[in-house]
Amino acid sequence: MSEGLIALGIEDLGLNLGPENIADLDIFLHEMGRWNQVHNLTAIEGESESIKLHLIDSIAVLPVMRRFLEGPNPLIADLGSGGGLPAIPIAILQPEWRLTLIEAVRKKTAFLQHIRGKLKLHNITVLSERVEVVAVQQSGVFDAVISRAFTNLARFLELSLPLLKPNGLVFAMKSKRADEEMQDVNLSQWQLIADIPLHIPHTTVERRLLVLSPIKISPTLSE
Ligand SMILES: C[S@@+](CC[C@H](N)C(=O)[O-])C[C@H]1O[C@@H](n2cnc3c(N)ncnc32)[C@H](O)[C@@H]1O
Repeated sequence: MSEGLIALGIEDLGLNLGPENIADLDIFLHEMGRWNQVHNLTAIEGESESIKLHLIDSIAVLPVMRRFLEGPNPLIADLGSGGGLPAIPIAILQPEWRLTLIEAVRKKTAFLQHIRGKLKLHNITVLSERVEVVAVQQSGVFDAVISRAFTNLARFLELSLPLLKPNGLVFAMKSKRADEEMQDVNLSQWQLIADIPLHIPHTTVERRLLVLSPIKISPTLSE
């Protein structure tokens, strides 16, 4: 299957992938296809080409994340991980980053735990919880939050805020509807740091990665 990923242009993303990386991504795809048949894990339908494109979509964000994340071992939450996109491919390619996958549906987290064991991904933690619950339990601990196909931008930001450290970053994977969704964002609370078009090899799909950060509210002098 590696030839398939290579043919789809995975090497054009400029990530310098080694053969072990591609082999692990292949295992992930293979297991997702296998579990999907039995457990109906994702809405991604049978065609393996389409599953591969979803994977490439997920790792196209990496060069931007590398540019913005400081520190050697950032802690990143993936909200509504589903079958593991984008967190699993990111965890495979960035073993020094720590990822927490938050997913409410148990059969999906069972799959994520299976992948964790199969690929020995010691840098991921899988939480079978609603994001709203984790936000209370793990408030202010994450360097960054990411999601793909989770919810609209304003709701994603609302759910991310309690999870983030004060200087934390939100990476929002969006398509051309991003401008529309930005109109609902409270710009007194959030700063748009970057809006970066992503190139998905051999496709014309439009993808953008928005990078946002909460605006610090400075303490006001008491009157
Ligand atoms: C459309 S799927 C996207 C899955 C994956 N991110 C992807 O790109 O393939 C959205 C996922 O978010 C999960 N989800 C929705 N609301 C949630 C919440 N409040 N807390 C945790 N998971 C949630 C759903 O169970 C579902 O698996």
